[in-house]
Amino acid sequence: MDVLSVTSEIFPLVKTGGLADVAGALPLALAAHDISVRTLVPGYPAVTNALKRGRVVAEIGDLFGGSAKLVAARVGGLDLIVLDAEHLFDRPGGIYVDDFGKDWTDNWQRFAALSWVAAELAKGMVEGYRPRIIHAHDWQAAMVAAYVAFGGDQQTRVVVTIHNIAFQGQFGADIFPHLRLPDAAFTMHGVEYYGGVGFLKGGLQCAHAITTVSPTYAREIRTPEYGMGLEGLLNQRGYDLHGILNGIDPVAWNPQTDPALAANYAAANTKKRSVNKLALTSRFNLDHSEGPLFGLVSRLTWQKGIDLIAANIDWLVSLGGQLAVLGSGEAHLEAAMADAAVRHPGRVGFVQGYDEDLSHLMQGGSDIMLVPSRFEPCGLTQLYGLRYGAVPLVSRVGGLADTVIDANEAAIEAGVATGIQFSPVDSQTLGEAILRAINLYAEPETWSRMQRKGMKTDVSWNNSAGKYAMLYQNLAADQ
Ligand SMILES: Nc1ncnc2c1ncn2[C@@H]1O[C@H](COP(=O)(O)OP(=O)(O)O[C@H]2O[C@H](CO)[C@@H](O)[C@H](O)[C@H]2O)[C@@H](O)[C@H]1O
Repeated sequence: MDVLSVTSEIFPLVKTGGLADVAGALPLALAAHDISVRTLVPGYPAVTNALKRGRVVAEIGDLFGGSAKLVAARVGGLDLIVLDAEHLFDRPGGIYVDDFGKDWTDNWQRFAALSWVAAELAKGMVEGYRPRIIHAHDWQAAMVAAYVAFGGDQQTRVVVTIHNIAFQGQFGADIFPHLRLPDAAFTMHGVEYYGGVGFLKGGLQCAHAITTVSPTYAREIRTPEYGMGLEGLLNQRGYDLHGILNGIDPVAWNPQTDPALAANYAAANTKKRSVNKLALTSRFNLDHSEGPLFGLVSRLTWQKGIDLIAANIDWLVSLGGQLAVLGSGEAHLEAAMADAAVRHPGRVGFVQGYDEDLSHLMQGGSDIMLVPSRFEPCGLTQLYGLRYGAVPLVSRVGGLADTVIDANEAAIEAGVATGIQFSPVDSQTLGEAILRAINLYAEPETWSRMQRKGMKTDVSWNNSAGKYAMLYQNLAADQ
């Protein structure tokens, strides 16, 4: 079965977060289920520069204000269709924001164009290729469902996946006439949202199936607390909403072979992790210490609960812990981390920025991976933590609740604990969890049992890829 995946980022070519990891790993996992995936992705410089042998498969005279080409290429086992449109994607700066961190003002046009092209592919824009299932990721691709519903091929079935409902792609009504949609689409049954245009809203309204990236988040987003205004729509569409847990790329994230580590290891020889810890402490200018090293690899935002960590740093250090932080994001949170590093030399280190290799070393060398998110659709850093023996300390929300087994007394006794969970998500409860983690770390046998249990947890795509395959098959059977 042919599936067209549509995404605004994909590992290893272009990544700002977890969406790229999923978009890059899922097609490879689906191959084992006889699903052949091609991925439509924007031709940002990082993408077009990586193409060695591309083949132009279609030319588009006017794509929202300029000409464009579709280039088919194979990169790292992924079949790509690159939307090469200079006026939309060939520019320096970030993929969503300019050098000052401001959203590109034509984002609506860039991602409407991406979505429109996907719907045209399903209508046969490229000879010999006609995907019946389109899998659209997040608001940047969600409008595919609207383009299919209002003027697309009616045999096409569209799945929209919500990776984070906080990002909705909302624009003014003035863009509507430029979207190439009929007037009928500007209603509550289409893309209209509180008088403007909602890309994610339109996608969720028109999709044949909706997925999100964990069962708990699928339940949470049906409530006002987590639904960010879309809970009513999601409740109406509850029957078509599925929570399918993310997996991880088992090749890119394997402590036995990972080239970014100072020492490779398996569950049977976790002692070698100390070599990575040493490399990490030296990179972060931290002292040698017998206490646990907490690691944080994250966007520094309110969602990720970074302010709760900031409020607990003095406490963590007073208990004998150390902290290494890799991330960038909101200015006041970056400042809080930089300030903590100055106040606690040798105990707290902060590397501001984005560094893929260092993020791997953090997983291989930290004792504890901190993920105290206020909401977390799935979360990948705790999955990497499990695989690498960096015991996750997580808030009990979304995918974090679904993937970590809390080390309460009964779970320790039964030998099933894989991490530490806390709830409610506030700084005092996080402080208590930090104390609990430090006390557990002081019991080497319990700790190493928990570490090994985590490393043996199945965090692969095996199970979840099968669920996506079944969803596609059910939708295809329904045509
Ligand atoms: N400074 C840095 N340097 C290097 N690497 C860094 C980094 N900061 C973050 N990363 C990496 O970016 C990714 C983050 O993925 P997450 O899934 O944890 O969150 P994100 O909010 O981006 O994803 C959203 O989509 C994913 C995918 O569905 C959901 O799991 C998640 O809950 C949802 O919020 C990880 O691969 C992490 O290692």
